[in-house]
Amino acid sequence: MPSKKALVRRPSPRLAEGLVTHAERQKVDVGLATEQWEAYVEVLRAHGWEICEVEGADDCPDSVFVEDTVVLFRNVALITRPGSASRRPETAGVEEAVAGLGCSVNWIWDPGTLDGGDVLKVGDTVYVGRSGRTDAAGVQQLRAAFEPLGARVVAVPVSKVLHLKSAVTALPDGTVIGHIPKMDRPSLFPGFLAVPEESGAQVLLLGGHQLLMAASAPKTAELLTDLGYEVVTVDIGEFEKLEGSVTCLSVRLRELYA
Ligand SMILES: NC(=O)NCCC[C@H](N)C(=O)O
Repeated sequence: MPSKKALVRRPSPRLAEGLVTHAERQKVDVGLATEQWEAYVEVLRAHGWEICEVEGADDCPDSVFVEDTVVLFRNVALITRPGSASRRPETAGVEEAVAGLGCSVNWIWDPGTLDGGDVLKVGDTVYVGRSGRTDAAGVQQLRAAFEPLGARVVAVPVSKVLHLKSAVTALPDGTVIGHIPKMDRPSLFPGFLAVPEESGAQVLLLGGHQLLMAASAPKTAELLTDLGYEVVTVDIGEFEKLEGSVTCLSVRLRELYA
């Protein structure tokens, strides 16, 4: 049986000090953020995901954005080397967690950098953003890790947002969705659908035709509902202030055979 596990990591008490790159810094309420995170985790659990909580990293303000620390392809967990040095201490706990779940572990090495938020899988195609956080060596190392496993790796320039998945994700049928004003090259994606809101570009696949989206993108939720999807929304406003989204708060492990 394929797995349905989701890695998450509780917000650090220092969350409000998290990095902000493309947005104006706003005050973050850590108590409210923790409530929003708990509600997010509850949605995953309610949709059949077994929650695997990585031990908290209280000294790392951005550690809740667990997606950036590891990329899964089949049963291989590629531990990243985040582009921001302040986030590198986050990976040790994640490595321990995925090894404990039975993943084969591989690593992005110095001098390469790669953030998991730059990696979008659509079937066996792996799009990787060449962004402010992921460099050319990181892209090369990702290719070397996943192409032998059958991945087709496509590099995508990203200059207007933090990560590739800040502007582009994919629906269950493989249609890539994105917010064009935030994309460098929409033409790189076949079967592309434009969405009207920036945070509408981020959908997390809950399974079947169910999608998790941020409450901040009601027009896109309406568009996707009209296409026959069941959309569940969560308020993740405190994380959005730090350029986070629904995708970056978890890592789903779907190809572990226990
Ligand atoms: N994958 C993601 O979208 N990660 C969001 C990371 C936000 C965090 N404040 C950062 O700048 O690294």
